[in-house]
Amino acid sequence: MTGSAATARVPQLVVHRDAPLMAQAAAARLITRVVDAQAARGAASVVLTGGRNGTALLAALAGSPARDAVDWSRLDLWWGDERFLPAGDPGRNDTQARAALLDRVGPDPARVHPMPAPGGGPWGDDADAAAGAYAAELAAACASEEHGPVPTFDVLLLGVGPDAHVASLFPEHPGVRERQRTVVGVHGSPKPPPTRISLTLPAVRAAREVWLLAAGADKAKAVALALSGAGELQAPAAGAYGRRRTLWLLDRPAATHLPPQLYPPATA
Ligand SMILES: O=C1O[C@H](COP(=O)(O)O)[C@@H](O)[C@H](O)[C@H]1O
Repeated sequence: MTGSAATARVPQLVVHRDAPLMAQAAAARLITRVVDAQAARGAASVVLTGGRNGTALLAALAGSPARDAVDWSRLDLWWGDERFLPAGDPGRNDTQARAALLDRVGPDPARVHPMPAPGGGPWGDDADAAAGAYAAELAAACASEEHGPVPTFDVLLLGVGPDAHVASLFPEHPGVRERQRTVVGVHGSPKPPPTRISLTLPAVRAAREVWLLAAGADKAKAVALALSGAGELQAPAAGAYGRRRTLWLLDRPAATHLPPQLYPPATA
């Protein structure tokens, strides 16, 4: 591993006063990052997450006057995981993202890549086959200069669950052990619904920047566990890092169990 790759794995922490401020600040940060990527490379790519914090970020972005700085027609949107529910189901992560943001900013539909829904293609109701179809879509989107099998996403967002899960990779579940495939079907998820689709940790680690979001006292133990040296089987969030940067965006309640040496001294 190169020195810069090792540095990128070291988590950077930002602790905000509360969850609403965290969502606003993360939205502002994401706008800047996307605008910079579009200026540098012509287009940007972001992987969205479901969950409370990810959806709050998207709602804050939709309400930001700076949202029009983004060229929404030059943004590729992917998902880190999905609940394997019918298209349009309110429990799906993409349905929630559309309601919070996408329906208000009009991205290029050809650049919006929702994960498959049951009955929506040749995979039928088979979540494993649907995961394979999404892996193929990701591979097809890799630019020639990339090594694949997934694009080098500019920013990959992950909500951290109270059990330290990220995407739909749950502690000690088969998905978190996957090293070959980029997308897996998840069966028997401890959090409903039981059937899901998820990027794997190797796919997550292809991103330039991985941002982990955790707000609320119910996340405090998970945050402390993941940032205190736990293994990724026990705390999948510990295995989520980017090629260039790994950023943890927290609110104060979520940071309360952090060891003092990790808690940044000057936070707002
Ligand atoms: O089910 C899921 O949960 C996690 C975390 O959600 P939260 O509401 O506890 O913040 C989320 O990141 C994931 O995308 C989603 O499918």
